[in-house]
Amino acid sequence: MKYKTCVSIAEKTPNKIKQTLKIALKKSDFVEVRFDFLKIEQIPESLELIKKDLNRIVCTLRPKTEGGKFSGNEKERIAILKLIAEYNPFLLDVEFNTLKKNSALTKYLKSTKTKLLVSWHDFKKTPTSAELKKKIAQMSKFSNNVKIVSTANSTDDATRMLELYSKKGKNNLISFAMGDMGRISRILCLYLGSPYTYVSLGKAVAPGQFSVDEVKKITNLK
Ligand SMILES: O=C1C[C@@](O)(C(=O)O)C[C@@H](O)[C@@H]1O
Repeated sequence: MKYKTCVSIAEKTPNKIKQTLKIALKKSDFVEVRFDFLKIEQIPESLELIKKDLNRIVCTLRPKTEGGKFSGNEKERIAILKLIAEYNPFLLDVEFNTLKKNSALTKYLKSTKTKLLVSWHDFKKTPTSAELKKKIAQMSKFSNNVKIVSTANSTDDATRMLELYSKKGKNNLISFAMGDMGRISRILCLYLGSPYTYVSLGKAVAPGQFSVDEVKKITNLK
């Protein structure tokens, strides 16, 4: 069994993205490009620069309300999400809250057959099991690719995120917890069926992220 990784890239210029992407693709199965770290006007150029690799790229344009850096307004963000969709990436990460609010976007992404990763994050805590299960049921109405990420304040929080794999049904579920207490779940999720785990090239993009080298060392243990 090969356990897969996805390196998160959060660069501030199109050329830096291209350079870092080259290194990341050599080390990792997939790469997540965080377009929200760029200025809006740099995004079209970045897409052109990396288009041949988009079949291994998860594209993310996270708004500030979900812990991201996107500086434009929501109308601009939706327009850029649609532009990214035109490139038909491996996955387009769109927040559950965005899809819920914006049925026109949801319809559009369905009509273009965009491969969606519906995501939800809690940067403070881990909800109860009942709340998490309800959330997944609602999220899976938008896509089979479901990512639910919480913040662990205890080992039990991390365990609750991992328990979700036993009821994942036909979903491709990515469920783990951020933070120091959640680190173990970033590894264990792979053994429970997560299609990949998010890693860095050395500098963590989110609390508790391991580097790609650290994760490879662990998953190569026999
Ligand atoms: O949703 C996630 C997971 C993540 O927050 C992490 O904790 O590794 C990193 C983000 O870039 C990505 O979009």
